[in-house]
Amino acid sequence: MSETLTLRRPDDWHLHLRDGAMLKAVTPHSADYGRAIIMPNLVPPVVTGAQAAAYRDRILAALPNGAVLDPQMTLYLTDTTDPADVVSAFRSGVIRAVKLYPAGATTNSASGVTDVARVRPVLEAMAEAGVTLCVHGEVTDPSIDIFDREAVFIDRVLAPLRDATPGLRVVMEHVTTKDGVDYVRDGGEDIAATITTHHLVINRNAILAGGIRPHYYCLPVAKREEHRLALRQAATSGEGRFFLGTDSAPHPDTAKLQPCGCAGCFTAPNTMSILAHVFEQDGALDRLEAFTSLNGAAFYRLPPNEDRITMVRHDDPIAFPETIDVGDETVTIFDPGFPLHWQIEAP
Ligand SMILES: NC(=O)N[C@@H](CC(=O)O)C(=O)O
Ligand SMILES: [Zn+2]
Ligand SMILES: [Zn+2]
Repeated sequence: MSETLTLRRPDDWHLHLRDGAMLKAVTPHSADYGRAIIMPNLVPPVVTGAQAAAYRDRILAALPNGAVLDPQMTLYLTDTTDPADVVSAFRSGVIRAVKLYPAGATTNSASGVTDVARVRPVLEAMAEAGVTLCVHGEVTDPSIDIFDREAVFIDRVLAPLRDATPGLRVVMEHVTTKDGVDYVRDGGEDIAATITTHHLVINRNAILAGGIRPHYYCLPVAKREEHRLALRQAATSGEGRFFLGTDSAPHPDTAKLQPCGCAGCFTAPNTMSILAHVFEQDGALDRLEAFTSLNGAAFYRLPPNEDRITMVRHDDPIAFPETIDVGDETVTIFDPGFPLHWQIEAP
């Protein structure tokens, strides 16, 4: 008999679904999650409550019949965000969180915050109303080495921001360093971190293994092996401050395979299979549920999903396609570099 694992339905606390044809193609791959925090970095970005509500309707329309996904919307913080709009969108249930992108830090972040001082009134209103701030934690100073930008962000931006705004709840998105893990672990009740699928699997060498591997390029860029191991330890520890945010970030292959290719790994289709493998390897299958289905909900002060999924371990590796089609384009699915045996059992 095959081994099985039953766990509460997972949530994805950091997901890019894009818009238009891409939205239609990728959304079904996240349809079996209970909830997902939907990133607002569209072009143009989702900056008002009304835009978030309209985007949520487009997502719901892209879900297949029988899907359970309940999209949790976010607003893209800009220098001119209106605190009253944020609070009213939160209180009316339109949004779950607000996303801070330092201007220029990552894909579609040109309208991001240029100086935290400019958004101080919004942050204060958020702390007061209990709205979570999700943060892309990298400085954009070109003189800081790209591999140090997360650690420097903590010192220069995140710690002062939190000191100046007591009570603000913050999620350090896609944490990639031991420095980030340590900061979150010691940071008190109001901070947590998402960890992606791919950062548990690759270190920075994977991007340059025998040649340049654009599909392993994402931001924050993968770091040294010691950092990957710190992330593995945090994710598999069961500690409540760490939870799954896939950061599944689809781009057409034509945009990835360029002299200046864009950042992002598309992990929605095979994340649960990869995570089961990773947790099994680390002897932590009994803590997978905490990472995927309990800790994030608890941080967001939501009940965990009531229903369950079952994963089955097949003796023979299961096959995933290399790509999915999006109109005339393809999007490459993240290749973990090892065979996958765990699969979500069809309901
Ligand atoms: N992670 C990435 O490499 N890319 C994300 C943006 C982000 O989450 O920083 C994207 O939108 O493509
Ligand atoms: Zn980001
Ligand atoms: Zn992201």
